[in-house]
Amino acid sequence: MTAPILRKLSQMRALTARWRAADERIGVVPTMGALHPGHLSLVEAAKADCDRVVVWIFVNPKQFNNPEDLENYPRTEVEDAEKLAPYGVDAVYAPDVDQVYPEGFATTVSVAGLTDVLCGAHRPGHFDGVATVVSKIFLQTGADRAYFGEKDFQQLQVVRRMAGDLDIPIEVIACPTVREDSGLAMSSRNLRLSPEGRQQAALLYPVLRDVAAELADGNRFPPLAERARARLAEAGFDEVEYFDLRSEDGLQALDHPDRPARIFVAAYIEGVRLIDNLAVPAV
Ligand SMILES: Nc1ncnc2c1ncn2[C@@H]1O[C@H](COP(=O)(O)OP(=O)(O)OP(=O)(O)O)[C@@H](O)[C@H]1O
Ligand SMILES: CC(C)(CO)[C@@H](O)C(=O)[O-]
Ligand code: BAL
Repeated sequence: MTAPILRKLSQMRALTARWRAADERIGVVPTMGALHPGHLSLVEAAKADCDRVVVWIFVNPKQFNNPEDLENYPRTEVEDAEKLAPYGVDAVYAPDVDQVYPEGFATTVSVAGLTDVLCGAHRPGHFDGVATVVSKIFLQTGADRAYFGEKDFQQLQVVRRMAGDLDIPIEVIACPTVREDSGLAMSSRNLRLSPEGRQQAALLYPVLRDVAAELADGNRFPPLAERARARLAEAGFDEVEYFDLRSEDGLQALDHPDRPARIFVAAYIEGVRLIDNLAVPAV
């Protein structure tokens, strides 16, 4: 059965109040739509441990630093509702813009430090837009748990910090990255790649894995990163924006994984910006 699509905050609040009165646990899955199996894995995780599940769909204008990216972002609401039907979610909340940003809206939520690096350094204002809208998602839905993908690992850390700092009583749950058979991390932006571009893009994951294996053998990161960048350029990537080794906790730059760490990459192919990351155990 397709879940009702709510457009108004008052509708969302009425449902939350009813569920709270019945002492039900509420889970929210924040998305910008164009749903794929990566998103659906978050829905499954939410269904497994919550009594009620809300899927949030909103292409948040405040987090796009590039107007072209916002304009080209895929919008597929009818298909999204069909994809969600088998999961039996309790509501799809796809608010009208004025329900999120009413006239005169003047507040920005900004997380310092964690947002200075990686995507934060290359997408000015992006994480302010994310932190602002996610604080609204948490407060509007009143959820007990929120589900985020590790594909956007920095976002996950930023959102955790924001919820903790603002005493929002919600548990942020991390879910593993879902990949195509080729290893390519599923992403709504993959829809903008040609079949050849998609094939080329699939190199990101083996490159991450190879570098992780070399780190496990005790090699230092900087020369490995240089070779990885060259491999990606040769394979047809237009630009490698960053290729970094950073601690999982605090996202500090590392030369070798002396604590739990991740390799992070952002690269452009056919003008589409893709990101990925891979955990590397401490050695
Ligand atoms: N492949 C994936 N595996 C697991 N979670 C994912 C995956 N792709 C996206 N998510 C998660 O889904 C949530 C919504 O993400 P979003 O709507 O931005 O989708 P996206 O595919 O990441 O799109 P984009 O092209 O904007 O990166 C985020 O928590 C994100 O981390
Ligand atoms: C968390 C989010 C839905 C906020 O708009 C977005 O950044 C995303 O889709 O990852
Ligand atoms: N998946 C994170 C949302 C964005 O790229 O804007």
